[in-house]
Amino acid sequence: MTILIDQPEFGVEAGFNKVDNVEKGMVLDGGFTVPQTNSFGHTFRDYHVESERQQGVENFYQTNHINQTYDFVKRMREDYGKLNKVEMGIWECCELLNDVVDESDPDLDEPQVEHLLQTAEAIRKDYPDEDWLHLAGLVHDLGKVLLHPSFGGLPQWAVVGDTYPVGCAFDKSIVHHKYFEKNPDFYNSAYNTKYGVYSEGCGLNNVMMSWGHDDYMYLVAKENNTTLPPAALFIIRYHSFYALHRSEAYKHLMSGEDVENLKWLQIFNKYDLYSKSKVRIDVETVKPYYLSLIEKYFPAKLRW
Ligand SMILES: O[C@H]1[C@H](O)[C@@H](O)[C@H](O)[C@@H](O)[C@H]1O
Ligand SMILES: [Fe+2]
Ligand SMILES: [Fe+2]
Repeated sequence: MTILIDQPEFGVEAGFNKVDNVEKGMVLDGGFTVPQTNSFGHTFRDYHVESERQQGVENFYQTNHINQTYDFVKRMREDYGKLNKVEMGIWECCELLNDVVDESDPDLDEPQVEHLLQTAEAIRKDYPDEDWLHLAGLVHDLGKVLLHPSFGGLPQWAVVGDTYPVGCAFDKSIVHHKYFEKNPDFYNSAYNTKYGVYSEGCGLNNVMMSWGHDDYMYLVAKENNTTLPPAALFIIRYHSFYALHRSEAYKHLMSGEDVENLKWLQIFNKYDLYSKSKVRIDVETVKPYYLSLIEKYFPAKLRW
């Protein structure tokens, strides 16, 4: 049974309210406002502007781009695909993210659990009837638990940041692309052409993505038999693939089904990105609603 709770006012202090939206941003259908600037006063996803986070984020992408190779991804998929690390429920995992801060993100330095709720609640404003999409918002970044010691305490470069295919050429639109020049795959002729090991329209399902929280959470959800629809699984798996959903690179690898799912991902992205703010959601107020969604779409305990 789904418990219905009135939605608490979201984002008023941050200028997310409709009254002053004309200068501050753009209101989408149901009332979620896209702000023009992030909480540091810069435009979202500006990886070059001088800010307190810029250098750390650039260092992050340098290490990420050097180390994400085809072989590395293969090994990680095999190891984490066993799902033999931990047994726990979805909400327990949300709580584990209380102390996790993402070093790749120029727009947010709040604990990740805030971001999960901010995303889900922003979606709920504009799509009140799509409960599966609210839940996709809540769980999309849970894979960041890979940073936790009980998951091997992976380094940030193997968990967060934008993702991209390995096994074919790294597209120029990928953030801080120049650091791929130190990735061994960059010089491997099997992996550095437009198609690499793939073929036209092969489908993203057959493409190896750089390893991180997206692919891991997709695996966890799928292998634990979630009843979330395919579009939700696609969102979880590819939400960090900005080269595709923002820059339209790698379209030649998509199948017809990917094209359909991409429409939902592009809707989702607005809320994932532009809900990042200093305004906190009151966890206790919204918790019963999300617990009821978790119960509807996931088993009580999952293998991670
Ligand atoms: O820095 C962010 C963060 O790690 C997000 O969780 C991820 O989805 C984005 O793609 C990335 O740019
Ligand atoms: Fe993410
Ligand atoms: Fe996110």
